[in-house]
Amino acid sequence: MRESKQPDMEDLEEEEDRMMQQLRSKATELLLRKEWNESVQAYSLFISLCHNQISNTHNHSDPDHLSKLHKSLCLALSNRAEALSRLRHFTDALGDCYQALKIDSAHFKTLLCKGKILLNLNRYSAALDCFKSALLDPQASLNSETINGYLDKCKKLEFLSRTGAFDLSDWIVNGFRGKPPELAEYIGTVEIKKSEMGGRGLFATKNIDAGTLLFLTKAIATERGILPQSNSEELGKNAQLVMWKNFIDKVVESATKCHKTHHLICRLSTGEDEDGLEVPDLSLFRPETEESSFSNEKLDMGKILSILDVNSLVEDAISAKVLGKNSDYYGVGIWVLAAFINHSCYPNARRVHVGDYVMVHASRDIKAGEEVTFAYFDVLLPLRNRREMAKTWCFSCNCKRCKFEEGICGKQEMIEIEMGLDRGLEVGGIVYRLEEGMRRWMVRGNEKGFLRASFWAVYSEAFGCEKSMRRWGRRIPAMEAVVGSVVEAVGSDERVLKALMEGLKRSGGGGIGMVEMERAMKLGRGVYGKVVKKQAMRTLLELCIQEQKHY
Ligand SMILES: C[S@@+](CC[C@H](N)C(=O)[O-])C[C@H]1O[C@@H](n2cnc3c(N)ncnc32)[C@H](O)[C@@H]1O
Repeated sequence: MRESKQPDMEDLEEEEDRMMQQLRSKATELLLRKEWNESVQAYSLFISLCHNQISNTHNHSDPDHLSKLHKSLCLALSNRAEALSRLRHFTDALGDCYQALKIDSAHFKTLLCKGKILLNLNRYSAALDCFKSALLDPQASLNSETINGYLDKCKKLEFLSRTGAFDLSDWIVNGFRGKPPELAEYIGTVEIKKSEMGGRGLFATKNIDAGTLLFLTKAIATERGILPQSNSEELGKNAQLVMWKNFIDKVVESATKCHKTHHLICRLSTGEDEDGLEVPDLSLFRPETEESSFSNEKLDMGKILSILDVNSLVEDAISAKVLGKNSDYYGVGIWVLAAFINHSCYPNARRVHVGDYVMVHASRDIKAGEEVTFAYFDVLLPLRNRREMAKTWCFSCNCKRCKFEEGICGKQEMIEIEMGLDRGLEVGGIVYRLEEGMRRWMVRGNEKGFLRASFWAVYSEAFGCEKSMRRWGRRIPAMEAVVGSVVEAVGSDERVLKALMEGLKRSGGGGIGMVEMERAMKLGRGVYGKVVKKQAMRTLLELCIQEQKHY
């Protein structure tokens, strides 16, 4: 039987209850006013008072007091999770959801909140389970449209993430108008292993055709801006510095707010002792990996800066294509899985940027076990230029192509060809000398493509020059043959595709025949990936010709 209580004890209880009630109303008001930080603070105080009361409640006059406290705690945790998720503190928000669901495993509001957080963390199937459970609640009937919307979104993203069946066709054909298509995290047949080039690298686990998507991932952080067009170098540098600072702030914020992001950033190279770095398991990068599997290692500012220096990518790099509205912007970002890809002057992959996502696809066929590489800098240049570029990246490239060209570039004839280039000799003549040289040095197969790629600028100028073609056309290989060997050697490239399209148009009197179009499409798949159907690929090929850039 309940002991009778002193009246002053009951007053104290009443006073405590009143205070809790006030605090809860205040927190709710802040939440409704979208003052997320303040609301988190108020709920935190309320939650700790709840915990205190739960552990100290023994003889409360209300027999339902304890169960009421648990109910209030559950709702407060749920509301704090909502506020935390709006502040993008996903790990903490998820922690609150777990606690709330421990109290009431079917708590409607928490299930919705948890589902939305998991969706933000790209954990599509776990989010789907939450929305499915929420739908069973009687309250769901009032929100069924919203919940069904989330369910459809989760199902779609889960399917895309499992199959990699992305299709950008409609968006491209509609001139990139409207929102880009919904994209999801996807990892194809690749793995991370030790690389002969240095540290770790990404490798194909199966034979992969040109154009096949290798993976698709969202940036941890990006920063974009329109750089000043004025002649002042100072202005441009300042604008870049501001962007870089904003970018660093965003990376730090993401790492602070999400344990997984923090953990993934810690796996990246700082540029030191790369061969001693651990090889992370690919499961780390999969969207379904639970937040709780990640520890919080030390990540100071010095380490972050080195990591960003080594691993950040710019969107308008030579081996990348930006689709959609980012095109006018200078953009920098960090995409973790892409940061495991080493450079090669004999690359087999390219990237396409859509919003904050990057899609990496094979730019030529890749054999099982072969390392996946893309070009950090322009590889349609002679060895000496590439060496200079590699220096700015603080490594010296020892890929197959560089090794082969080192053996060739000491030849007297090669030195003369390069001198001729510097002196501005006629391009057709230089191409002729180079082709003759290759015949005499018995350069075969891919190696021919390597050298032609090194002197691509000369070849493309010669093919585009009527005078040169009249004089040398019969003595040098056809443009299609050169394009074929360059693409086989260094993968598809937009400039090579452009030259092919222009050449085909010229020889076809302004139009391109069916067979030739098929060839161009194949090359296009290596440049843009197989994420587009025929009509959309035609649109991209047309855009490629119109592109004003000259290389
Ligand atoms: C974005 S990371 C690539 C992944 C890196 N290997 C790792 O283990 O994390 C860039 C760094 O990889 C190394 N690297 C990339 N390509 C290379 C190459 N062709 N030759 C030598 N080192 C290379 C350089 O140290 C470079 O700073």
